[in-house]
Amino acid sequence: MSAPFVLAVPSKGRLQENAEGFFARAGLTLSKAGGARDYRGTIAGLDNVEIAYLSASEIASQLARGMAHLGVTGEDLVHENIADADTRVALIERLGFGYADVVVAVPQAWIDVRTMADLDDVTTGFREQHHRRMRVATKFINLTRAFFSSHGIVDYRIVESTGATEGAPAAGTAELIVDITTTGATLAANGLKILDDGVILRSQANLVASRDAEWSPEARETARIILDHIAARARANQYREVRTRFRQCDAALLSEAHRNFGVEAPFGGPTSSGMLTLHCPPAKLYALASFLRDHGAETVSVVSLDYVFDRENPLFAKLETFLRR
Ligand SMILES: Nc1ncnc2c1ncn2[C@@H]1O[C@H](COP(=O)(O)OP(=O)(O)OP(=O)(O)O)[C@@H](O)[C@H]1O
Ligand SMILES: O=P(O)(O)OC[C@H]1O[C@H](OP(=O)(O)OP(=O)(O)O)[C@H](O)[C@@H]1O
Ligand SMILES: [Mg+2]
Repeated sequence: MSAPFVLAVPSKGRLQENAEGFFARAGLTLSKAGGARDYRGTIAGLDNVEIAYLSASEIASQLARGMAHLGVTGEDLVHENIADADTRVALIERLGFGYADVVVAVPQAWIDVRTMADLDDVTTGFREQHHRRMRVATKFINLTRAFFSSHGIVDYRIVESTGATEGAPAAGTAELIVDITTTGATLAANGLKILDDGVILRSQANLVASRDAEWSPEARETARIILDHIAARARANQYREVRTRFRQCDAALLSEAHRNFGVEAPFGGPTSSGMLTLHCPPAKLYALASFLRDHGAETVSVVSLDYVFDRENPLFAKLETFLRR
């Protein structure tokens, strides 16, 4: 038997629950053979797939080393943990959860420090006055170095912090921090503020592919099937299905609906009896229903879609392009 296809899925932390829900909605049923404490799992119907349950940061490292083919992890961890991320891994799809910003935050009491340029000034002043460099507490060492250097800041030193980073300034172990924030509650509770141009990265969970995994023909076929499920679900989420009987509908009206509401006619214009099926972005449904009735439709019904399988699979196409580069 050929080596298994490895799909890495967060086993704990912020991304775990959402990742499970994401695969379930795509029609991929993940199960842990040995119960909740098992760190290996399977996907129903896909025999050669092994699920590796890992922490989000471990997933980034495994993808970098080619030990998983596909994985779910945060963009922040991809950029922090993978040198040369753009060539080692491909971000195949943003997943719409796990939103978090990596930010530079300083004590609110520093009223004159609002921007990275201000920070540059105070770090230099601090070094001259105290004969030591300002300390930045963070676990995002690589992101911090790159961002500070892009702002020409050199008079600082990193103090590695693996937890409760926001507490470092009050505890006196650092002057400022670089950390992740979603609601801002933890920063506020610790009397810290984000610099105006201090957002290093806006991150969310991504489906990530590894270049160095063993991409055998079987592995590619497995990826195609997994990505087909995910693409069908993603496409279904973007639209609602609108049905009406509407004999007078012609190409001009359809293209007006397309221009005004982003409507697609996946099965072409009306049938001989006038039945018409459209896909419409959720936000434009009422406008479309009004438009159709104004032009002669009597009744317009709307339903949610579970999957829309297209011949084209944009996610697999992205993977293939990346592996060819
Ligand atoms: N409010 C948030 N705080 C921290 N991370 C978040 C938040 N929202 C989303 N995330 C995402 O979740 C990722 C993993 O976060 P989390 O700290 O929950 O994982 P973990 O299981 O503790 O991993 P590790 O043990 O490697 O730290 C983050 O890197 C980020 O991409
Ligand atoms: O902006 P907020 O919404 O307040 O969220 C930010 C906080 O959440 C994360 O910690 P988490 O709770 O994941 O704990 P951890 O540090 O143990 O991972 C992160 O490290 C911040 O401390
Ligand atoms: Mg954590």
